[in-house]
Amino acid sequence: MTSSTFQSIPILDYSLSQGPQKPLFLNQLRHAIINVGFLYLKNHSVPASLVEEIKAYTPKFFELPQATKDKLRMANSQHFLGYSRLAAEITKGEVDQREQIDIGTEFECRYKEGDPIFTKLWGRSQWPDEADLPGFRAVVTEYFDSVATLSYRFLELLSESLGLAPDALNAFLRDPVDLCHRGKLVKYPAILPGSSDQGVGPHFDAGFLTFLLQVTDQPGLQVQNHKGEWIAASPIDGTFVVNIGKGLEAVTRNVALATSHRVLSPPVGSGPRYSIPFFQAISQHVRLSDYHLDFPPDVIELRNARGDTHVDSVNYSEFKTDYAGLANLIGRVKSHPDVAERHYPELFKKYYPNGMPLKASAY
Ligand SMILES: O=C(O)CCC(=O)C(=O)O
Ligand SMILES: [Fe+2]
Repeated sequence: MTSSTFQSIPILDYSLSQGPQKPLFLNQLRHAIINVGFLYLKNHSVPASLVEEIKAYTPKFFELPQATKDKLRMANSQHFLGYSRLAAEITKGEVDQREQIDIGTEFECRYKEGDPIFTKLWGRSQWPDEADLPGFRAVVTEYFDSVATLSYRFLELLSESLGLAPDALNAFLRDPVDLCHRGKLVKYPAILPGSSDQGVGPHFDAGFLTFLLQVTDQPGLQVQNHKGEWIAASPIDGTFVVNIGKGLEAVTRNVALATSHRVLSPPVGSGPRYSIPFFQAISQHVRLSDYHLDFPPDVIELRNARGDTHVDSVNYSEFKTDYAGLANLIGRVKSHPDVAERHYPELFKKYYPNGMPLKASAY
């Protein structure tokens, strides 16, 4: 079968989903979910003032003294939450030229001896002292909570667009005590002469839905179409870029498409690019293979008409058989070997049998 592919990322107007034009919105959403795996969302429910506030804090966080940021280093945290210096992270075996702080939504870790190891993954975030960056914690918390609320509503629209009941996917996020979403503030500095341009290498996101706020107007985010070509997803003011993660792809038996993407660093001599992704998680104790969603025949036909995709990315095949929590943890181990070595030595040995990769030793 010849597969069609996309050359641009569709723009959806969230306000249509609230009124008489909802059927049009659902049609556009269905196309984006099945054929692209990415979309821009405008007129969404997160207040513009809150977006402006978190945008303003983003460079301020990275301007903190290096020692202040290092106090929050991710290696302190068995939850993989905290600060990563430039070039501390690996994607597809190569070092990413980005600096970031990973922050989870409010969560108390209940792991105890004998529990599955993945239940250690979620817990409290590390925050800068209030005096170092007054108001940061409150704004970031409010922002991620607001995006989480939008993400729940959006998941219901997505279900409807695929011919399911609006609450058909809620079971995967059913238990608030088993759910910690993750977001991060990211800085991509301009390429240093002679250095790599890998802001973040080609990858899939792990969970259900990602909502990305592009803080600055530098291009750099690219999405891989079914032929393997890289399509720009440059910033559009007032929008989120929304994309599908491997968890949602697995549970929908490939109806919803997780699409590979990457970020190229800003060109030599330009300013940094900042972004804020929010990753909607799935309950850790869900095993996706335990569920079977019944899609109407027209949706299955659309999926089949899409044909094969040829992309270049690491994957999350563990979702097919294991608990969602384990698939998630393995993804984190692969990305942050220094954290894994300290807190998950067995998994570290499994995924890094030759020890710490030299390239990741910067931190
Ligand atoms: O910074 C971006 O634009 C994308 C980041 C991303 O894809 C990720 O962190 O998963
Ligand atoms: Fe991503």
